[in-house]
Amino acid sequence: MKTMPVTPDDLARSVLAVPPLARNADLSLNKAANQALVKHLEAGGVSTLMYGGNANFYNIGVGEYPAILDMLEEIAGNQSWVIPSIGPDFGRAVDQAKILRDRAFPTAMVLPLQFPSTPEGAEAGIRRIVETYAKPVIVYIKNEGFLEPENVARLFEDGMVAGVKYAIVRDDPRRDEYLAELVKLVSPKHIVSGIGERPAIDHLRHFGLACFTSGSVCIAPAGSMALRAALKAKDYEQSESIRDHFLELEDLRDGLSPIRVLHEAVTLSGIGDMGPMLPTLSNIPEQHHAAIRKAAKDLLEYNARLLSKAA
Ligand SMILES: N[C@@H](CC=O)C(=O)O
Repeated sequence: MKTMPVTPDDLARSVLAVPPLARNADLSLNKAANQALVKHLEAGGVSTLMYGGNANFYNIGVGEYPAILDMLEEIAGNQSWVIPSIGPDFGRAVDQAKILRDRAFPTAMVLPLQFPSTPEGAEAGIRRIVETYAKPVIVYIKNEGFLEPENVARLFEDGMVAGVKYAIVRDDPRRDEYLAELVKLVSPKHIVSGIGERPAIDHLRHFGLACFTSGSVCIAPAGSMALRAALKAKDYEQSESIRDHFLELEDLRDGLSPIRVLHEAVTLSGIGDMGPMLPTLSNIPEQHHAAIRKAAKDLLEYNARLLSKAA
Protein backbone atom coordinates (compact mmCIF):
# COMPACT_ATOMS: atom_id res chain seq x y z
CA MET A 1 0.00 0.00 0.00
CA LYS A 2 1.28 3.44 -0.95
CA THR A 3 1.73 5.62 2.13
CA MET A 4 3.28 8.89 0.87
CA PRO A 5 1.49 12.19 1.66
CA VAL A 6 -1.23 13.22 -0.80
CA THR A 7 -0.39 15.44 -3.77
CA PRO A 8 -2.55 16.70 -6.66
CA ASP A 9 -0.73 14.14 -8.85
CA ASP A 10 -2.05 11.37 -6.60
CA LEU A 11 -5.58 12.63 -7.08
CA ALA A 12 -5.17 12.71 -10.86
CA ARG A 13 -3.15 9.58 -11.54
CA SER A 14 -6.02 7.05 -11.27
CA VAL A 15 -9.78 6.95 -11.30
CA LEU A 16 -10.73 6.75 -7.62
CA ALA A 17 -12.57 3.44 -7.26
CA VAL A 18 -15.29 3.42 -4.61
CA PRO A 19 -15.85 -0.32 -4.08
CA PRO A 20 -18.51 -2.19 -2.15
CA LEU A 21 -17.37 -4.27 0.84
CA ALA A 22 -17.91 -8.04 0.76
CA ARG A 23 -19.34 -9.74 3.83
CA ASN A 24 -20.23 -13.31 4.76
CA ALA A 25 -23.75 -14.40 5.72
CA ASP A 26 -23.05 -13.50 9.39
CA LEU A 27 -21.83 -10.02 8.26
CA SER A 28 -18.18 -10.83 9.06
CA LEU A 29 -15.67 -9.56 6.48
CA ASN A 30 -15.15 -11.74 3.41
CA LYS A 31 -11.46 -11.14 2.82
CA ALA A 32 -11.20 -13.42 -0.24
CA ALA A 33 -14.03 -11.65 -2.09
CA ASN A 34 -12.73 -8.19 -1.15
CA GLN A 35 -9.28 -9.20 -2.37
CA ALA A 36 -10.71 -10.57 -5.65
CA LEU A 37 -12.34 -7.20 -6.31
CA VAL A 38 -9.18 -5.25 -5.47
CA LYS A 39 -7.13 -7.50 -7.78
CA HIS A 40 -9.68 -6.99 -10.59
CA LEU A 41 -9.40 -3.21 -10.15
CA GLU A 42 -5.61 -3.28 -10.05
CA ALA A 43 -5.46 -5.53 -13.14
CA GLY A 44 -7.44 -2.84 -14.98
CA GLY A 45 -4.92 -0.15 -14.01
CA VAL A 46 -6.72 1.41 -11.03
CA SER A 47 -4.46 2.39 -8.14
CA THR A 48 -6.70 4.46 -5.87
CA LEU A 49 -9.27 2.71 -3.68
CA MET A 50 -11.63 4.90 -1.69
CA TYR A 51 -13.80 3.02 0.82
CA GLY A 52 -16.85 5.17 1.54
CA GLY A 53 -20.53 5.15 0.62
CA ASN A 54 -20.53 2.08 -1.63
CA ALA A 55 -18.86 0.11 1.19
CA ASN A 56 -21.50 1.51 3.60
CA PHE A 57 -18.90 3.07 5.89
CA TYR A 58 -21.79 5.24 7.13
CA ASN A 59 -22.92 2.26 9.21
CA ILE A 60 -19.60 0.83 10.34
CA GLY A 61 -19.02 0.87 14.09
CA VAL A 62 -15.79 1.91 15.79
CA GLY A 63 -15.48 -1.64 17.18
CA GLU A 64 -15.14 -3.21 13.72
CA TYR A 65 -12.97 -0.42 12.29
CA PRO A 66 -9.49 -1.80 13.17
CA ALA A 67 -10.32 -5.18 11.57
CA ILE A 68 -11.44 -3.46 8.36
CA LEU A 69 -8.24 -1.39 8.27
CA ASP A 70 -6.15 -4.55 8.82
CA MET A 71 -7.89 -6.21 5.89
CA LEU A 72 -7.49 -3.21 3.56
CA GLU A 73 -3.78 -2.99 4.39
CA GLU A 74 -3.40 -6.68 3.55
CA ILE A 75 -5.35 -6.84 0.30
CA ALA A 76 -4.08 -3.67 -1.44
CA GLY A 77 -1.15 -3.92 -3.84
CA ASN A 78 2.15 -2.15 -3.09
CA GLN A 79 1.40 0.71 -5.46
CA SER A 80 -2.24 1.20 -4.46
CA TRP A 81 -3.41 4.17 -2.49
CA VAL A 82 -6.18 3.28 -0.01
CA ILE A 83 -8.45 5.94 1.46
CA PRO A 84 -10.75 4.77 4.27
CA SER A 85 -13.65 6.97 5.40
CA ILE A 86 -14.51 8.26 8.86
CA GLY A 87 -17.76 9.60 10.30
CA PRO A 88 -20.34 10.68 9.33
CA ASP A 89 -21.06 11.88 12.87
CA PHE A 90 -18.43 13.93 14.69
CA GLY A 91 -17.96 11.64 17.69
CA ARG A 92 -17.40 8.54 15.55
CA ALA A 93 -15.05 10.45 13.23
CA VAL A 94 -12.86 11.51 16.18
CA ASP A 95 -12.82 7.95 17.57
CA GLN A 96 -11.88 6.57 14.14
CA ALA A 97 -9.22 9.29 13.67
CA LYS A 98 -7.59 8.10 16.93
CA ILE A 99 -7.41 4.58 15.45
CA LEU A 100 -6.19 5.82 12.07
CA ARG A 101 -3.42 8.12 13.31
CA ASP A 102 -1.22 5.12 14.14
CA ARG A 103 -1.74 3.63 10.66
CA ALA A 104 0.05 4.35 7.39
CA PHE A 105 -2.99 5.38 5.27
CA PRO A 106 -2.04 8.72 3.67
CA THR A 107 -5.42 10.35 4.34
CA ALA A 108 -9.04 9.61 5.21
CA MET A 109 -12.30 10.92 3.78
CA VAL A 110 -14.75 12.60 6.17
CA LEU A 111 -18.27 11.41 5.31
CA PRO A 112 -20.86 14.21 5.22
CA LEU A 113 -23.54 14.40 7.92
CA GLN A 114 -26.90 15.70 6.71
CA PHE A 115 -28.53 16.25 10.10
CA PRO A 116 -27.90 17.70 12.65
CA SER A 117 -25.23 19.88 11.08
CA THR A 118 -24.45 23.48 10.07
CA PRO A 119 -21.65 24.67 7.74
CA GLU A 120 -19.84 26.42 10.62
CA GLY A 121 -20.28 23.36 12.85
CA ALA A 122 -19.04 21.03 10.11
CA GLU A 123 -15.98 23.25 9.51
CA ALA A 124 -15.22 23.34 13.25
CA GLY A 125 -15.69 19.57 13.42
CA ILE A 126 -13.29 18.92 10.54
CA ARG A 127 -10.68 21.14 12.23
CA ARG A 128 -10.90 19.07 15.42
CA ILE A 129 -10.87 15.79 13.49
CA VAL A 130 -7.70 16.87 11.66
CA GLU A 131 -6.07 17.95 14.95
CA THR A 132 -6.75 14.45 16.28
CA TYR A 133 -5.70 12.66 13.09
CA ALA A 134 -2.65 14.87 12.52
CA LYS A 135 -2.99 14.57 8.72
CA PRO A 136 -5.09 16.51 6.19
CA VAL A 137 -8.34 14.81 5.18
CA ILE A 138 -10.51 14.55 2.07
CA VAL A 139 -13.72 16.55 2.36
CA TYR A 140 -16.85 15.02 0.79
CA ILE A 141 -19.48 17.48 -0.45
CA LYS A 142 -22.62 15.55 -1.36
CA ASN A 143 -25.40 18.08 -0.69
CA GLU A 144 -25.90 21.82 -0.49
CA GLY A 145 -25.77 23.12 3.06
CA PHE A 146 -23.11 20.81 4.51
CA LEU A 147 -20.15 23.13 3.84
CA GLU A 148 -20.20 26.39 1.85
CA PRO A 149 -17.32 27.05 -0.57
CA GLU A 150 -15.94 29.60 1.94
CA ASN A 151 -15.76 26.94 4.67
CA VAL A 152 -13.84 24.62 2.33
CA ALA A 153 -11.49 27.45 1.28
CA ARG A 154 -10.68 28.30 4.92
CA LEU A 155 -9.93 24.65 5.70
CA PHE A 156 -7.61 24.54 2.67
CA GLU A 157 -5.80 27.74 3.63
CA ASP A 158 -5.12 26.25 7.05
CA GLY A 159 -3.66 23.04 5.58
CA MET A 160 -6.48 20.83 6.86
CA VAL A 161 -7.60 19.39 3.50
CA ALA A 162 -5.78 17.09 1.08
CA GLY A 163 -8.58 17.08 -1.50
CA VAL A 164 -12.31 17.47 -2.11
CA LYS A 165 -14.75 14.92 -3.47
CA TYR A 166 -17.54 16.94 -5.11
CA ALA A 167 -20.79 15.00 -5.60
CA ILE A 168 -23.81 17.28 -5.70
CA VAL A 169 -26.10 15.86 -8.41
CA ARG A 170 -27.46 18.43 -10.92
CA ASP A 171 -29.89 17.96 -13.81
CA ASP A 172 -27.25 19.62 -15.99
CA PRO A 173 -23.76 19.29 -14.48
CA ARG A 174 -22.56 22.26 -16.55
CA ARG A 175 -24.95 24.57 -14.64
CA ASP A 176 -23.61 24.45 -11.12
CA GLU A 177 -23.21 27.71 -9.22
CA TYR A 178 -21.80 26.01 -6.13
CA LEU A 179 -19.06 24.27 -8.10
CA ALA A 180 -18.33 27.44 -10.09
CA GLU A 181 -17.81 29.29 -6.78
CA LEU A 182 -15.79 26.47 -5.26
CA VAL A 183 -13.26 26.37 -8.13
CA LYS A 184 -12.77 30.13 -7.77
CA LEU A 185 -11.75 29.68 -4.13
CA VAL A 186 -9.96 26.30 -4.26
CA SER A 187 -7.80 25.18 -7.19
CA PRO A 188 -9.64 22.46 -9.16
CA LYS A 189 -6.46 20.39 -9.12
CA HIS A 190 -7.46 19.52 -5.53
CA ILE A 191 -11.07 18.58 -6.42
CA VAL A 192 -12.36 15.29 -7.87
CA SER A 193 -15.76 14.73 -9.44
CA GLY A 194 -17.62 12.32 -7.17
CA ILE A 195 -20.61 10.93 -9.06
CA GLY A 196 -19.20 8.33 -11.43
CA GLU A 197 -18.79 8.38 -15.20
CA ARG A 198 -22.00 10.25 -16.11
CA PRO A 199 -21.08 13.84 -15.06
CA ALA A 200 -17.30 13.29 -15.15
CA ILE A 201 -16.88 14.64 -18.69
CA ASP A 202 -18.59 17.95 -17.86
CA HIS A 203 -16.84 18.28 -14.51
CA LEU A 204 -13.38 17.78 -15.98
CA ARG A 205 -14.02 19.64 -19.23
CA HIS A 206 -15.86 22.71 -17.93
CA PHE A 207 -14.60 23.03 -14.33
CA GLY A 208 -11.10 21.56 -14.69
CA LEU A 209 -11.51 18.99 -11.89
CA ALA A 210 -8.56 16.66 -11.39
CA CYS A 211 -10.20 13.27 -11.87
CA PHE A 212 -13.36 11.35 -10.93
CA THR A 213 -14.59 8.71 -8.50
CA SER A 214 -16.57 5.73 -9.68
CA GLY A 215 -18.48 2.69 -8.49
CA SER A 216 -18.93 1.09 -11.91
CA VAL A 217 -15.14 1.10 -12.29
CA CYS A 218 -15.41 -2.04 -10.13
CA ILE A 219 -16.83 -3.83 -13.18
CA ALA A 220 -14.77 -2.16 -15.91
CA PRO A 221 -11.58 -0.63 -14.48
CA ALA A 222 -9.90 -0.55 -17.90
CA GLY A 223 -12.95 1.31 -19.27
CA SER A 224 -12.92 3.95 -16.54
CA MET A 225 -9.16 4.38 -16.92
CA ALA A 226 -9.63 4.76 -20.71
CA LEU A 227 -12.19 7.50 -20.00
CA ARG A 228 -9.71 9.22 -17.67
CA ALA A 229 -7.02 9.04 -20.40
CA ALA A 230 -9.36 10.43 -23.08
CA LEU A 231 -10.36 13.29 -20.76
CA LYS A 232 -6.74 14.04 -20.00
CA ALA A 233 -6.10 14.18 -23.76
CA LYS A 234 -9.17 16.46 -24.10
CA ASP A 235 -10.63 13.99 -26.62
CA TYR A 236 -14.28 14.54 -25.73
CA GLU A 237 -15.72 12.53 -28.65
CA GLN A 238 -13.74 9.50 -27.51
CA SER A 239 -14.71 10.23 -23.89
CA GLU A 240 -18.39 10.13 -24.76
CA SER A 241 -18.07 6.93 -26.74
CA ILE A 242 -16.30 5.25 -23.79
CA ARG A 243 -18.89 6.55 -21.33
CA ASP A 244 -21.71 5.05 -23.45
CA HIS A 245 -20.57 1.59 -22.34
CA PHE A 246 -21.32 2.50 -18.71
CA LEU A 247 -24.79 3.93 -19.20
CA GLU A 248 -26.81 0.69 -19.13
CA LEU A 249 -25.53 -0.04 -15.61
CA GLU A 250 -25.55 3.63 -14.53
CA ASP A 251 -29.19 3.96 -15.64
CA LEU A 252 -30.13 0.98 -13.46
CA ARG A 253 -28.13 2.41 -10.56
CA ASP A 254 -29.70 5.85 -10.85
CA GLY A 255 -33.20 4.40 -11.36
CA LEU A 256 -33.12 1.92 -8.44
CA SER A 257 -30.32 2.65 -5.97
CA PRO A 258 -26.71 3.42 -6.93
CA ILE A 259 -25.13 1.64 -3.94
CA ARG A 260 -27.39 -1.42 -3.89
CA VAL A 261 -27.26 -2.03 -7.64
CA LEU A 262 -23.46 -1.76 -7.66
CA HIS A 263 -23.20 -4.23 -4.76
CA GLU A 264 -25.30 -6.79 -6.66
CA ALA A 265 -23.62 -6.03 -10.00
CA VAL A 266 -20.21 -7.05 -8.61
CA THR A 267 -21.70 -10.30 -7.32
CA LEU A 268 -23.75 -11.10 -10.45
CA SER A 269 -20.84 -10.32 -12.78
CA GLY A 270 -18.88 -13.09 -11.05
CA ILE A 271 -16.01 -10.82 -9.93
CA GLY A 272 -16.64 -11.60 -6.26
CA ASP A 273 -19.56 -12.44 -3.98
CA MET A 274 -20.31 -9.26 -2.05
CA GLY A 275 -22.86 -11.11 0.13
CA PRO A 276 -25.41 -9.41 2.35
CA MET A 277 -25.46 -5.62 2.66
CA LEU A 278 -24.68 -4.19 6.08
CA PRO A 279 -27.77 -2.64 7.69
CA THR A 280 -29.28 -0.14 7.35
CA LEU A 281 -29.07 -1.04 3.65
CA SER A 282 -30.57 -4.20 2.18
CA ASN A 283 -29.84 -6.20 -0.96
CA ILE A 284 -31.79 -5.28 -4.07
CA PRO A 285 -34.77 -7.64 -4.69
CA GLU A 286 -34.26 -10.57 -7.04
CA GLN A 287 -36.75 -9.22 -9.59
CA HIS A 288 -34.00 -6.77 -10.68
CA HIS A 289 -31.20 -9.33 -10.90
CA ALA A 290 -31.63 -10.26 -14.58
CA ALA A 291 -31.28 -6.66 -15.76
CA ILE A 292 -28.36 -5.98 -13.41
CA ARG A 293 -26.58 -9.21 -14.44
CA LYS A 294 -26.93 -8.33 -18.14
CA ALA A 295 -25.66 -4.77 -17.70
CA ALA A 296 -22.77 -5.92 -15.51
CA LYS A 297 -21.76 -8.71 -17.88
CA ASP A 298 -21.91 -6.42 -20.93
CA LEU A 299 -19.65 -3.94 -19.13
CA LEU A 300 -17.31 -6.69 -17.97
CA GLU A 301 -17.00 -7.92 -21.57
CA TYR A 302 -16.12 -4.39 -22.67
CA ASN A 303 -13.43 -4.38 -20.00
CA ALA A 304 -12.07 -7.71 -21.27
CA ARG A 305 -11.95 -6.36 -24.86
CA LEU A 306 -9.95 -3.32 -23.72
CA LEU A 307 -7.53 -5.48 -21.73
CA SER A 308 -6.95 -7.89 -24.61
CA LYS A 309 -6.40 -4.99 -27.03
CA ALA A 310 -3.77 -3.59 -24.65
CA ALA A 311 -2.02 -6.97 -24.20
N1 LIG B 1 -21.16 7.62 -6.26
C1 LIG B 1 -20.35 7.34 -7.43
C2 LIG B 1 -18.92 7.59 -7.23
C3 LIG B 1 -18.47 7.08 -5.97
O1 LIG B 1 -18.50 7.68 -4.95
C4 LIG B 1 -20.51 5.91 -7.84
O2 LIG B 1 -20.78 5.07 -6.98
O3 LIG B 1 -20.33 5.64 -9.03
